[in-house]
Amino acid sequence: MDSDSITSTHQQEEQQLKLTLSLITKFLQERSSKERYVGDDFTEQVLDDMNEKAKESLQRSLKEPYFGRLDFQELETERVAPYYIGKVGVMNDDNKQPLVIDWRAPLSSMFYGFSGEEEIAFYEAPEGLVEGTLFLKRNIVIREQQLLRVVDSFVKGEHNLEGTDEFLLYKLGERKDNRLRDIVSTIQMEQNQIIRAPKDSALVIQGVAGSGKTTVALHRLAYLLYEYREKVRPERMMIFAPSTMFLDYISDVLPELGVGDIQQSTFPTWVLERLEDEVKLRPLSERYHRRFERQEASNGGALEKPGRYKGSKAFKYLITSYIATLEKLLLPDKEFVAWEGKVINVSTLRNWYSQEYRSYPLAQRKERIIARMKRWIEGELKQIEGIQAVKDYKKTASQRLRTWAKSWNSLSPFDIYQDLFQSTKRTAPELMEIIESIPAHVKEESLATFKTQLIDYEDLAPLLFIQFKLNGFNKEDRFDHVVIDEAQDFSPFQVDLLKELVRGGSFTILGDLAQGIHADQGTLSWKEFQSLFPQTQTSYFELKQSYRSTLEIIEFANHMIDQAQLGVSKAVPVFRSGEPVKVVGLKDKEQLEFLIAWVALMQDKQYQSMAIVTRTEKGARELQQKLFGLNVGTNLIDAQSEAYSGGVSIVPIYLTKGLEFDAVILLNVDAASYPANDLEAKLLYVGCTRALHQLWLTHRETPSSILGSVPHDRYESVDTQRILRGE
Ligand SMILES: Nc1ncnc2c1ncn2[C@@H]1O[C@H](COP(=O)(O)OP(=O)(O)OP(=O)(O)O)[C@@H](O)[C@H]1O
Repeated sequence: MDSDSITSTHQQEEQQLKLTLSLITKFLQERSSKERYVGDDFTEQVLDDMNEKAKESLQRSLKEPYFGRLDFQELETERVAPYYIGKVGVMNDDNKQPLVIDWRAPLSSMFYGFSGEEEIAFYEAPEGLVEGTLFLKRNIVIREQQLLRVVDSFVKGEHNLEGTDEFLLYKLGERKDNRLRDIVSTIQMEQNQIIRAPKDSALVIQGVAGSGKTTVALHRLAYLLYEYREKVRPERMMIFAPSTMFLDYISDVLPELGVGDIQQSTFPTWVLERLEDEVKLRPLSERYHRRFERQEASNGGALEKPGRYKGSKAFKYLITSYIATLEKLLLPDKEFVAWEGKVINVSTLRNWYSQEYRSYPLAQRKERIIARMKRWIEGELKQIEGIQAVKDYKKTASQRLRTWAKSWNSLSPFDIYQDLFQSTKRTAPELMEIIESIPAHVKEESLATFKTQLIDYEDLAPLLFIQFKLNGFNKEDRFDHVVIDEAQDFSPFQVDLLKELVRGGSFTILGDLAQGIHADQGTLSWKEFQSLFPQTQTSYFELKQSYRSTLEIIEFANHMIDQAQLGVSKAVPVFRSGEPVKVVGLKDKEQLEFLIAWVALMQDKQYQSMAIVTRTEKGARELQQKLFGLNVGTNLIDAQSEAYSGGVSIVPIYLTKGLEFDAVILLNVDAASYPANDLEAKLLYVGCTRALHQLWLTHRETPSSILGSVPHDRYESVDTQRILRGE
């Protein structure tokens, strides 16, 4: 395009924007001038509600009404019509035609799915396939009602337009504050496929670091709510995320997409709520300390840990058969004698238990039987004469009923769970057989933990499973859709348990095996999850392109996991080149001065979010104190953190997962802190891939051999003194 046509395109779009804004303002005024309805008429109430929602949408679209334009001519029609695409659809109240089309609408799918190579463009409308010719695909940047940029990514008849890439790079080059943002204007084709995949299937997505997994999952929720508005409700959708702080970090995206009320939790919080605080979970910081900071943590052996056994589907089967056996033994083999001559015999009780109340979960079955026995006693008492006699018989019967009820085994999930790991003289031989098949080391470690009145993360799913077996599900535990983020840390047991609660097996399960730093609990292969669903109801996607980091950072980070056998593709960077990765030899005594200079240097470059990454939480805490003493304010991220505030964060490496920062510095990447093994390699990979624009690593005398394996042309060695001098 020559400069004249660029100017005229810009002017045309400016005029269009002016027109759109004036229309939206007019519609908003008209709707706002309507009095709110306060009466009892249902139809009027619905109309009022619709008016309020329309006002809300108009208000939202006023700032940035659209971000894209498609010029499309439907087959067998004359007119090439321009369609403007925005985060919110806007109806022209005057002519009842769409003024702006919602990004989730069928027509908008061409904006994301049309590559430019197809002769015929099409989209799937509710009435059927609509085909035609696409003439123009345009990206439009509007901020606070001002037109900033117009980039054409496709113009029919022109070749080699690189507008899509140019626009994506422009978006990726932006500085990040403390929140994840929506990507509606630059959703890529492979991401679009996931977002718009049909509802009733379990999508399993392996995506490299920075491929947009979290972002895509959130957009998918917004899409499902739009496309299946009759079938799904936001409050019946759930996002499981790795931490409360991560939920805070992503908390702006759904409101930006106009979606509210979706449930969000971590798996432990959600389970503990359901167990009504019957048990106490080992504190996260202790768990992380054991896993990532004690020397033995790095020495392998993760695969033999109880967590892997307890997360397996085999363990779920074992519990199922334990409970089924328990069910047969649970009813006391005793008749009930209310008083002399008044007896409910064993066969009647057995009939109630195994036939009439068979469909009730165990604990409810017990309650029903006892309630029925009470009613029976009341009935029998009616045959007794004399007030005192009735009182005496009643007292005797109640006492005997209490004793009879006590002879049931405990129906507390935790009691049953503990019994699973130990047999006593009283344990029935049928149960003993099941208990014996559990590996001895699992029993030993579990009992040692339970002795301290705690449970571990891997005990959560089994405990909740037992709870469900005993008490059934509550209505509010049913979901229309569940998202599991960082799913590589989930076990097959966890997913299989959730499956029972999710209508139509509708899941979005996403993660990255290369970031699987919880090897003692998570999955090692996505097939483990897929095999939980019927073949026709699950699909697998791979996202290989990484959008977060520069080319240099991704190429460097990929070397970290060179040695690990992960069976997944490496990240492919978008061609966004930045500064080389920097490696700095740094003595302990220089560290504070260096970090102060580094922060100043990054601030000079206008970076908004920075992370100083330590190997341990203790290291992070001590460093924060020292910097504080030198008047350098930083935010500590530890296992308890609930909010992410941006700025300069100090964070142990294993807690950086899921987050991103403009600039990252990993401290002390030397042999002592990061010995050569898969866990350390994955930790370094996670740490490196958090950086958008700048990645720095420091080491003391001997760098970690994981770092040593990176070819020298992949990074720049930095002279410490230069940075200290502020150069
Ligand atoms: N299509 C896109 N357009 C613009 N930015 C994108 C796109 N896809 C992803 N991004 C950006 O890339 C970054 C990484 O996204 P996100 O955190 O969702 O990735 P992820 O795969 O969950 O990462 P990780 O596994 O490393 O935590 C975010 O800043 C996101 O906005």
